[in-house]
Amino acid sequence: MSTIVQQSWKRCQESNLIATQKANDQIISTSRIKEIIQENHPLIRESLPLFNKLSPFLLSTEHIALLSDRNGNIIHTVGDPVFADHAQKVQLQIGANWQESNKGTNAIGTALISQQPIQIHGEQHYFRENQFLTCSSAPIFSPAGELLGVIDISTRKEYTHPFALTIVCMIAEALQNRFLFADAERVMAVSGTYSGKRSQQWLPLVGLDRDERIVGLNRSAKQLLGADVLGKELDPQHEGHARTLKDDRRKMWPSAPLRARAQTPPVPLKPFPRLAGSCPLFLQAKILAQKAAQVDFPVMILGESGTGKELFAQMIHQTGPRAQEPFVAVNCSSISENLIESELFGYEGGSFTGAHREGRIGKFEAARKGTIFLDEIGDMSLRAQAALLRVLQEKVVTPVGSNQSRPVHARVVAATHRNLPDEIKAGRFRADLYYRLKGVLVELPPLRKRSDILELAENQIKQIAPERSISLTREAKAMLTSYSWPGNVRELQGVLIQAAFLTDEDEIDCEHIQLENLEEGPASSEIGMMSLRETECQAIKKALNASGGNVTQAAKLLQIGRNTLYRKMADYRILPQVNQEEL
Ligand SMILES: Nc1ncnc2c1ncn2[C@@H]1O[C@H](COP(=O)(O)OP(=O)(O)OP(=O)(O)O)[C@@H](O)[C@H]1O
Repeated sequence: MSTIVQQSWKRCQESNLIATQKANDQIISTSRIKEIIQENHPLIRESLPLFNKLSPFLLSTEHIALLSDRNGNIIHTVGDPVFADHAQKVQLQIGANWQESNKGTNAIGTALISQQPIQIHGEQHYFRENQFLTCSSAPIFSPAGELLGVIDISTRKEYTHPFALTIVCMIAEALQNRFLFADAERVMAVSGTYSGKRSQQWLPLVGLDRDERIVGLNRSAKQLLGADVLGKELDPQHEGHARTLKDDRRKMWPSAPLRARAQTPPVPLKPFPRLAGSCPLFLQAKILAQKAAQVDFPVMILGESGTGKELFAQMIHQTGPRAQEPFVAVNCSSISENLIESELFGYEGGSFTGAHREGRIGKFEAARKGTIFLDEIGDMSLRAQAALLRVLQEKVVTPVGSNQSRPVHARVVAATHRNLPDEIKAGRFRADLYYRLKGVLVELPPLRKRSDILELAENQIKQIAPERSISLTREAKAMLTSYSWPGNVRELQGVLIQAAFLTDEDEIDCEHIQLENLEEGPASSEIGMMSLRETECQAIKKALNASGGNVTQAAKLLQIGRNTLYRKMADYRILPQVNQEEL
C-alpha cells in the first residue's frame, strides 16, 4: 500500500469508521444540489466540453467518469449505463458525497485530502462494499492553485484501464488551461530550463492581469517558475522567450505604463460573434446599431442587464470604420469615485499614493482612434459625470497630476440598464451629459418580450455543445418560453449550460432546466409547469412501487431508458425502494 493510502486508512480508523459496515449513504437534497451546481458554475462550464468528448469512449466499457466539487459532492457523471447501475448501489452518483469521512479511503476523497492524483484499487478501499471498484482521481486546481474539485474515472476492479489515471490527470490539466484562457487578460507560453521534473505534456502557460502581474499558471509553468511568482511580474528572462497566445488588452484596459504604450503591438480582435435572433423588436435595434456603426455620433444603448448591450457595442465598433483601432470597455459602476479620473484620463508618475512610478495612460487615450464603451453609465457619480462631460465638450483629457491636455479621438458608446430620464428627474444624472451621450438611442428588448427565445436557446445549445446534437423536448420549450427571464440572455446561457451538463442524452427536458423564479414567470402557473415535474415525480414513485424497487422494470413501465430513469431519480431525490419518500 502506498503511504497516501496507509495514511488514509489511519485517518479512517481514527475517525472510528468500521470497514465492514455500510458507508454513510446520505444523498444531498435537490435544492442543495442546485445550490452546489450554481456555486460551481465555472467548474461545470469548463468541464462540460471535456466530459462531452469523453462520454462516447466510456460507453460499453463499464467505466464512468465523475466530477466532484471541492467538498466531495458528485455533481456530474457520464459513462456506461451498465456500470452506472452497479455504481449506483454504492452511491457513485450525483448528490452523493465521497469525502473520506463519509466513504473511507476512496479515490475522490483521498485525492481531495492528499491533493494528488491517486488510483484506489479494489481492497485499498476502506469500506468492504467499495472493494469491487477501481477508481482513478485527479484534483482540479485553478490557475491560482486553488483546489476546485476532482475528476474521477471508476470501474469494476477487473476492468481497470491501464491509462485511467493518466487520463484523469490530463483532463485536470486541460481544465486548468481552460480556466487560464477563460480568466486571464493575457496568456503567454513561456520556455526556459526546468529546474525540477520536466512535464512533457503541456506548454508552460502563464496568465497575466491588466497590470502585467501573474494571476495564474499551469502545472508545467509552476515547475518552471515556482509557485511564488503569483502576483509578481514575469521575469524579463522568461518574458524574452515568451509567446503571447491570448491578449485581451485591447478589448479591456491596456494598462501598460506610458513608456511602454508605443511598444504594444496591435492585436487582432476576435471575430465578431453572431448576434442571434429574429424577433422584430431585436432586429429593429440591430439595424439601428448597424447604421450607427457607419457614422460617428455617440450611441446610447439601453437595456436590462444581460440583454446584450456590450455585444452591441462591440458590433458597432467592429462593423464600423474604427474596427482596426482598440475597443476599450469601462464598467463605470465598478470604478471607485476617487479613482475615476485617473482611470479615465490617466495620471503622471507619483501623482498619488499607490500610483505607478511611470504613470498610466487613461482609458480614453488607450482607445486611441477606436471606441470607448462606457458601460453602466447610469451608475456614475455626479463628480465623475462632471469630469466626463468636460472631456466630451472639450475633446481633451488632462491626466491627474499633469497640466498638459491631450486630444481625445475615441468614439463614445455608452450603455445603462437604468431609466436615465427618471435618474435625471431624481437629480442623480446630469441632463446635459445625457443629451451629449444620447446621439443614437438603441433600445434592446428584454428576453421575456422577445418572440425568438427558442431560436436563441437552440443557437446557444449549439455553441455550448457543438459536438452533440442536443434538442429541446416540447415540455422544455414550453418551460423556456413561459419563464420571465429576469437575467435575460445571460441567464438563458447559464440555464442551458447547466441543462446540457445535466443531460447526457440528446435531449434537454424540464428536469434539466433549473430556473430561479419559476413561480414568477407570467404563464408558468397557467400552463402548470411545476405540476408537470410533480406528476413525473409521482409517476416514477408509482412505477418503482409497482416494480418492487426494480429500476429496470420501472423504466419499462414508464417507457423510458433505465439510465434516464436513474437521472430523473437523482434529480427528484427518489431512492429505488418501495414506499420511498423524497429526501
Ligand atoms: N443576440 C444575442 N446572440 C447571442 N448571444 C447573445 C445575444 N445577446 C446577448 N448574448 C450573450 O449574452 C451575454 C450577455 O450579453 P452582454 O454582456 O452583452 O449583456 P449586457 O446587457 O452588456 O449585460 P450587463 O448589463 O450585465 O453588462 C453574453 O454572453 C452575450 O454573448
